[in-house]
Amino acid sequence: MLLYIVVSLVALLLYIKHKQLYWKRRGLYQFKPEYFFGNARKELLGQRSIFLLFREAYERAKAMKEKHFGIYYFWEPVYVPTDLGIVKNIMIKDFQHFWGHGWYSHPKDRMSRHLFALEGDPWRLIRTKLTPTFTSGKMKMMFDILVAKTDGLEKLIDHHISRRQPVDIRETAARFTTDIIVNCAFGIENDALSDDENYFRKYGRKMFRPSTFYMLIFNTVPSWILGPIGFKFAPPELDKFLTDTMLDTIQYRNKNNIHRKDFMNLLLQLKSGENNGDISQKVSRKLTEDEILAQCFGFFIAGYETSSTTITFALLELACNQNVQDKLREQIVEVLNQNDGLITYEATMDMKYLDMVISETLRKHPPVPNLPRVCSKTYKVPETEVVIEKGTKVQIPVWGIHMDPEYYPNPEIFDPERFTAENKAKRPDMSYLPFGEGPRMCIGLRFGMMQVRVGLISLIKNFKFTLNEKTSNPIKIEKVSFALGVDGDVWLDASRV
Ligand code: HEM
Repeated sequence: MLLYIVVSLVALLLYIKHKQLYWKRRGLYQFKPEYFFGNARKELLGQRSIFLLFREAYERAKAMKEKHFGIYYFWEPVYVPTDLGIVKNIMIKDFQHFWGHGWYSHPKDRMSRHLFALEGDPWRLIRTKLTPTFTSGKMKMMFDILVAKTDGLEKLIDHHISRRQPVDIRETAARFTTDIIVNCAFGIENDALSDDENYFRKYGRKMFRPSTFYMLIFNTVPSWILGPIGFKFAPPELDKFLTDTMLDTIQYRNKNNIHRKDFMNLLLQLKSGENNGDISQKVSRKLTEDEILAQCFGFFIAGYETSSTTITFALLELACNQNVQDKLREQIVEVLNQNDGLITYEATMDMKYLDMVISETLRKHPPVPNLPRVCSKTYKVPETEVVIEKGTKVQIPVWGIHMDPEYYPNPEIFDPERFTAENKAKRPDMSYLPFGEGPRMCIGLRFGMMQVRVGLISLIKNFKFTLNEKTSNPIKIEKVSFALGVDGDVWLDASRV
């Protein structure tokens, strides 16, 4: 018996050693893995952000002039390109080899069937159906819902000012985008901005600050194991709450023939097959109720944290760069003055400096710092001998690219001038990827930008922000999360201008 155990143990150790030489055997540079954990011990144990691992690995690989390299999660190989030509091939030209994100999704878990997690034909079908939901015409239609939420946002800041308290800007921005997404995706009037115990805010926090154990399982165990053992992407109580709420909303709208200007309405048209100009014509099959629920949930998780993180980092940078904040305020006021003081869709599109500030924020702090891909068809990397086998995970190191001095000199400096049309044209393709690229690019880009623009306009036109001493400077990065975030609260002092 003892002999059997010893032999099995040795066989296991040799097997792991063999697996951790996978990239070396394929002629790809690999960072020396730690036995068992591979290259991500601290990250898998929740002691450091996985995004920092990729950013630093990119910097080291670039310094060694490696076009690409390999790392390991335990003994699972992950391919990482640094060369922008390879990045472009993976994301656009050879997309048919890399069309999945490799996220957990299983038919037994309805809420895991949202667009970000789907692959293959189910992804293509839903993507084609949803695309017309995000045109600029549809964004204009929802614009007023966003502007209506700025009242609550301003009141909340005034509340802190009147009490001489600093503002936790991260929490404030999250409440603002939660209210918007819940309103547009679920068709529910939500008020996280004035309700400290708001249900959606509570669950949004929970979804985006998962436990280390949840993240470990999510990142390392494949869907075909997780689905059958009853793993759920959304906490069961949230799943039930959302399902009940959405079904009530759908029933109420159908019964009373209510058409609201939101995503829910557009998705219900896809369910009924109702022809609304550009919707429902391209793909003949109608969406099922479960598919609609999953997509609304998907918009919630993909849409609120990414946008609120962008608002948070933008305000943090503006607080640290008062000259940029003043210039931005001047432009916002100037455009609004030409528009009778009103925030309209057209006015927001005229604020060029605002877009430069947002672009620079997304460069320095991309909410999705690595773009995940999984190889769906074995692929030989052009002009190299390296072969990526079907099923291999790939990570595009966006944050590393965005902080690369070859493309962005003095990358730590916050400088919106990098995003003048002239300066943008000087940089190579794929050197700016906050929304991804290719057929899987963020479908909600316009909506996300619209939320960030409206939030920043309403705040900067009314308030001046400075850094409060409670905020750690430089900031620390959150250790366990789905999106790039600050570890702890971000405190700013606000005053009326
Ligand atoms: C500043 C805000 C946002 C940022 C930075 C952002 C970023 C991203 C990124 C990087 C991806 C992956 C792209 C790729 O793999 O190439 C993505 C996908 C996605 N985003 Fe966004 N996003 C934002 C806002 C939104 C909003 C507001 C929504 C919905 C209302 C949304 C819905 C989605 C969906 C559904 C996908 C999956 C697309 C697919 O797999 O086909 N996003 N986003």
